[in-house]
Amino acid sequence: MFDIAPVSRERDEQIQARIDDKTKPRGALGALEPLAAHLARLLGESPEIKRPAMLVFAADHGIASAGVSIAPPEVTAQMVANFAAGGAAINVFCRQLGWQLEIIDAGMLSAPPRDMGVTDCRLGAGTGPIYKRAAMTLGQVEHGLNFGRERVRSHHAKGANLIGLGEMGIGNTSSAAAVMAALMGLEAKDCVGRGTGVDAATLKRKQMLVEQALLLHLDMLTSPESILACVGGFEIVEMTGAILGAAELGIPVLVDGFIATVAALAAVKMFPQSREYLIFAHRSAERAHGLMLAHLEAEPLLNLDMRLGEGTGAALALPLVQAAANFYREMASFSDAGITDVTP
Ligand SMILES: Cc1cc2ncn([C@H]3O[C@H](COP(=O)(O)O)[C@@H](O)[C@H]3O)c2cc1C
Ligand SMILES: O=C(O)c1cccnc1
Repeated sequence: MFDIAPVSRERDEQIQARIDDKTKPRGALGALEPLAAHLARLLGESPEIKRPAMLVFAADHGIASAGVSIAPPEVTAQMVANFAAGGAAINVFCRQLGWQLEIIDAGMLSAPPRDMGVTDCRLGAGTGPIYKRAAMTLGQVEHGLNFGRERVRSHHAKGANLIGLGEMGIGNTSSAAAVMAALMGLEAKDCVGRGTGVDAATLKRKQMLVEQALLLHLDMLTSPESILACVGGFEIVEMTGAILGAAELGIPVLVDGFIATVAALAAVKMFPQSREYLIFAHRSAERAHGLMLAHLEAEPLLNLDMRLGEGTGAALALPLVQAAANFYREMASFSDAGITDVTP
């Protein structure tokens, strides 16, 4: 369904030679060097980040009514209104750093007012409670993958060549943990964490409910699509579609924290070649994020002890991605600058 080309490694030697010829000791720009090489592979010899687009997908979760978060389900819609008014952390960072921000309703309990400026990609009015029944149907999964892909295509058509992904959905660390457990063959207790910061008793209930969900759907947890249908969330599915859509177009995706990484993991399980289009922005304080990053062999750019979501970690990594592209494009080589070549 998605047509994703593997990234060509043909120019790797040339790319590395160009980086090594820059006026600095070899390797001295650390993690920015492989990042620059990655961007040159994806965006060509003159990589420049253009019209970066941050897509924040919002959805509600049936499991949220079971009290697995510090916040009640209605906070999803309230935060979406806050996004629309420009008052959330993601708004501040997007304004500061030059992201185009789009807020997408992937399936909140009720649709926001039309004049709020939220894009309608609704898959339903919140998912089913995963510990009692499936979150959604396979048809909804397919629909959601297409919605995500379409949002990315629309930004790409306007000139975007980098996508950032974020989410809002009270209860979504429970769904994300269930998806992670199923995709990685882990137990609930390895994947469930404190999310918004729940207390020990709530954490215990959250673990039990996720465990119950995994047991209930055990026979159906056989493919990424079926896992998403059984225990996923509408925003997780649409983020997965956005990643696959970006990979199809050959543009990189900056992945945010725990929930966005679950979507990335689902994308990679569906189409392993999509892995190469992912840039991991930060290491979330959500405990299980590290396990997933290790599984994906990802070394994120930032470690700020953040655990907010909304795309905030991805937003903050943009200047580093720009710096990598810019040094590759603009920095002088030893011969340009008339400096004695110090490469061994
Ligand atoms: C005011 C507020 C703003 C947020 N912005 C992102 N999240 C984050 O918290 C939620 C996931 O955590 P849990 O599974 O514990 O509910 C998601 O909405 C996520 O984006 C927020 C949560 C709250 C309360
Ligand atoms: O890392 C995240 O994305 C995260 C962690 C906790 C709560 N919300 C989001």
